[in-house]
Amino acid sequence: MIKKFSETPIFFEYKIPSENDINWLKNNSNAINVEQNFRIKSLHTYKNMKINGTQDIILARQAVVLKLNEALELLPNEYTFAVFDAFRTIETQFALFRYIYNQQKQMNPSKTHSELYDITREFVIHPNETSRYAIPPHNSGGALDLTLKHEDSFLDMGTDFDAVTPASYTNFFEQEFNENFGISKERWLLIRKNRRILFNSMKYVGFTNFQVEWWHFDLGDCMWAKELEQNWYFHSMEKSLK
Ligand SMILES: C[C@@H](N)C(=O)N[C@H](C)C(=O)O
Ligand SMILES: [Zn+2]
Repeated sequence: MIKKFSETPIFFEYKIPSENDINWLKNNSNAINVEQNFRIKSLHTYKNMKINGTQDIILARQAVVLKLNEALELLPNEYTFAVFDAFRTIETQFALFRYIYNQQKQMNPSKTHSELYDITREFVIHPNETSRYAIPPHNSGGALDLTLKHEDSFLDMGTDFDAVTPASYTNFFEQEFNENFGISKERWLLIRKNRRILFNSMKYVGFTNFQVEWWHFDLGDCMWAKELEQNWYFHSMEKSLK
């Protein structure tokens, strides 16, 4: 499978879930720890960054974790998933929006509030913008931010997690090699291959990807539904945790 995944370009076209798939999602909606398997590790990224409202355990819907395990089983044993983040409280979602807005403000001091807001909103969902997403995907427990490791090394995905740049667009390295980007052709093709492995393994088991972030995947939430033009099923998971 890994050869097939690495050779298949990134296409944002997905199989529409069947009624059975939907019933299965609904029947596996309880909150569980993503670390159900020694091949899935939480990085606790936002807790380490001291973003407000983070939790000690990285949770997600059971369906998400089961599908993540399925994706992993399609890959050789030396591959593991490193999860940056999954379920997120609304407090963290607000804090993250503020964090990235402030980071962009520092990097672009001449930009107006509205320009900075638009840059930020491309990469982070504002919890008050319910006309875009009724429930922020991570708050529903249906979203995952993750990358792949091979043995002890992170695969080269071309950008850092949460890098606010077009190079984070999932299919950025599908375009022809461009030497003005400042990396070798060899590295360009390696990044392309690594992103394909992550994207195609997740897509194969039913996840959709947020097209501007190579690391973000959804199942059963508003973002998944928008991508598939279907209904969404996972409401806020926060209420059920209180
Ligand atoms: C901030 C980034 N890691 C992320 O999760 N972005 C998506 C779009 C979100 O905010 O839900
Ligand atoms: Zn995300």
